[in-house]
Amino acid sequence: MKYGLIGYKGKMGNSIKKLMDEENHQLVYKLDKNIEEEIDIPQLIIDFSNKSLIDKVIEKTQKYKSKLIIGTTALEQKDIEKLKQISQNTAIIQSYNYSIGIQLLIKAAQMINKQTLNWDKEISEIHHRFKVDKPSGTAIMIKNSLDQEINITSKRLGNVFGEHEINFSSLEEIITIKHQALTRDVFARGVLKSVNYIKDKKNGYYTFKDVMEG
Ligand SMILES: NC(=O)C1=CN([C@@H]2O[C@H](COP(=O)(O)OP(=O)(O)OC[C@H]3O[C@@H](n4cnc5c(N)ncnc54)[C@H](OP(=O)(O)O)[C@@H]3O)[C@@H](O)[C@H]2O)C=CC1
Ligand SMILES: O=C(O)C1=N[C@H](C(=O)O)C[C@H](O)C1
Repeated sequence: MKYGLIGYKGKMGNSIKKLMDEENHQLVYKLDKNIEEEIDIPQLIIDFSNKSLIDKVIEKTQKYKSKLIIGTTALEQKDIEKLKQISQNTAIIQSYNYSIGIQLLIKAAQMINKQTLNWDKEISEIHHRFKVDKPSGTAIMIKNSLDQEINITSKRLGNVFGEHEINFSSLEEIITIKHQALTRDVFARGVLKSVNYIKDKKNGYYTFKDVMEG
C-alpha cells in the first residue's frame, strides 16, 4: 500500500517505517517539522506526530482522499469531532494505544470495576523523559473506559516506553493490574494490524478495539 507518514522522523515514526518496510508498503509522502516530501498520492496516512499538527493531518487526508490511522495523543474533543466529521467520506482509525496488551488490560479493568463499584481506584502511568503530554492518552482512555472520575498520577523517567497500572482497593484487599511496553514496536505492530483492517473499509470512524475484534 502507498502510505504517508506524518512525524516520520520521530520515535514512533521510525518504528512504524521499519515494520512497514518489512511488509513492502511504499512510503510516498513524508511530513515532519522541517520537511514535506510528496513522491506519490498516499492511499493511507499514518500520523504519530503532535496535537499541534491535527489540522494539517486533516487537510492532507482530505487533499489526498486517503484513509487515516492516527496515534497522536492529547487531542481535544473538537479535534475528535473534526475526525468524525471527515470519516463520513473516508475510513479513520484513532487510538491512544495500539498495543494488544492495553486492550486486554481495559477489558480486565472493566470486569473488575463492575464488581468493585464502592472501592478506591487509582491509575498511574510512567513514560520516558521526552514525552510532552501528561497524563498519557492511554491513562485517559482507561479512565474513560471505566466511566467514573479516577485520579491519574504520572511520572516521566528515563527511557520508559509506557507503563500503566490500575489499583482497586477496599479496606481489606487490593487488586493491581499493570501493562508494560517493552519496545515501541508493540505499538507499531498494532498499527500494521490496523493497516490490514482499514484496507477494505470505505468510510467510518474506528478504534483499535474495533481492529482487535475485527
Ligand atoms: N497511539 C499509540 O499507540 C502511541 C501514541 N504515541 C503518541 O505519538 C506521538 C508521537 O510520539 P513520539 O514518536 O514518541 O514523539 P517524537 O517527538 O519522537 O516524534 C514526533 C514527531 O513529530 C514531529 N513534530 C512534532 N511537532 C511538530 C510540528 N509542529 N510540525 C511538524 N512536525 C512536528 C517531531 O519533529 P521534531 O522531532 O523535529 O520535533 C517528530 O518527528 C505522541 O503524541 C505520542 O503520545 C506514542 C506511542 C504509541
Ligand atoms: O508517548 C509515548 O511514548 C506513548 N504515548 C501514548 C500515550 O500517551 O498513551 C501511548 C504509549 O503509552 C506510549
